Amino acid sequence: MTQNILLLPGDGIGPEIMAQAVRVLNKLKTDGLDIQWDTALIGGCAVDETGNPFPEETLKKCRAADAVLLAAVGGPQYDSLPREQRPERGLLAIRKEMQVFSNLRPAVVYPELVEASTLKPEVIAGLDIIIVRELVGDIYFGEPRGIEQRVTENGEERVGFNTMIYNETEIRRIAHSAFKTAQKRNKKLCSVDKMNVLEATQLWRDVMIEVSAEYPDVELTHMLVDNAAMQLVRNPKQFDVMVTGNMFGDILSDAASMLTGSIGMLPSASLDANGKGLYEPIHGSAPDIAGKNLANPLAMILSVAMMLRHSLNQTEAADRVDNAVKAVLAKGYRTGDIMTEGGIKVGTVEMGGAVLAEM
Ligand SMILES: NC(=O)c1ccc[n+]([C@@H]2O[C@H](COP(=O)([O-])OP(=O)(O)OC[C@H]3O[C@@H](n4cnc5c(N)ncnc54)[C@H](O)[C@@H]3O)[C@@H](O)[C@H]2O)c1
Ligand SMILES: CC(C)[C@H](C(=O)O)[C@@H](O)C(=O)O
Ligand SMILES: [Mg+2]
Repeated sequence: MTQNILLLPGDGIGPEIMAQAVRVLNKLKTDGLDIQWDTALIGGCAVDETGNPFPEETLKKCRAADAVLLAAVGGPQYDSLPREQRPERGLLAIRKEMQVFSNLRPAVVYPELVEASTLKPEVIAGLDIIIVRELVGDIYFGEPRGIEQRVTENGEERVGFNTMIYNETEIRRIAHSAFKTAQKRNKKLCSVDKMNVLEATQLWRDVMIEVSAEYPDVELTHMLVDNAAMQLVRNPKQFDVMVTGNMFGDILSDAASMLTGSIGMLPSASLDANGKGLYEPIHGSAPDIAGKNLANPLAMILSVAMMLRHSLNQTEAADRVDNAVKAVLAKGYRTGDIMTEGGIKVGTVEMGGAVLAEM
């Protein structure tokens, strides 16, 4: 049966990198993969057209699709909009609507890019870790939230507030997802929290320990988030799978991306309880380089591979895409963000073409 993919190019470099992903999809389809795709609006471009960063029509198309591929949203031109119209709200809404609570963010160092990282080669060579980030809870969604005029001790002033909140069910389901991920790898899971200060994350730790009883083959350790940020830079190879909440996961995964050479290298899969997923690079719309053919499309293309693997059950096609990316890096093609000595400098379109040529 034909599998349906929904493409959401979004803003900034989004359409540029999505165009390269579409070339890859086209190649797979021409070679016999039974897929088709449709496109819809999300983020700033959706606000421009409809006033809503996640229009009803996009939601409908999401529900009809077998998998959703998203590039990036946001940009400075939207920063003064009311919060409910911000492009990022569209991203949060699609994640919540799809209930894709388990966000897998693998950080893998390709041998050819060891020199592209700002860290010492011996610290990062051979690195292969995965951050499992809870994606539809935490302070991102907690109520109450807002900015209010309040009478405070010093008189009336504005108060900004958000609520960090997790219930047991939410922690338990991401715990299972993380333990299962660890079982398929080196069976080491590090749960990251801030239980020394935050009650919400004390519950996180308690539930992680409870769930660990069901996975005796996995070694569970715990780390406070500030130490985890430091250890990721000091000695990242001590980790295999890390599991953490929405906000800590956001921050730690950007840090982890730089171990690989560039944020332009990190794909992600966000999965619901049934394996349906939303796939996106972890980076944003990169307004500083948008429209200049400078963006690295590899995180986007690797997200296509994750989609083929996790939601469409097309292991062979996924391997084909992953191997093409490896071959391109081995041949020395580099966008500016992953430049290494002797590398062949290419733009977004040329990098997409190089991947195609290897498929
Ligand atoms: N998933 C998403 O859609 C997503 C993720 C993060 C940020 N954002 C949004 O993107 C906008 C810009 O945010 P930001 O600047 O903090 O983060 P960003 O990830 O867009 O960019 C950070 C830096 O990394 C560079 N970079 C990012 N992706 C790159 C790529 N593929 N190739 C080469 N360089 C790349 C950028 O040029 C920039 O210097 C904001 O509106 C933010 O809300 C969206
Ligand atoms: C744009 C923003 C809402 C988003 C997040 O914080 O989840 C982004 O930073 C990410 O990492 O996907
Ligand atoms: Mg982020």
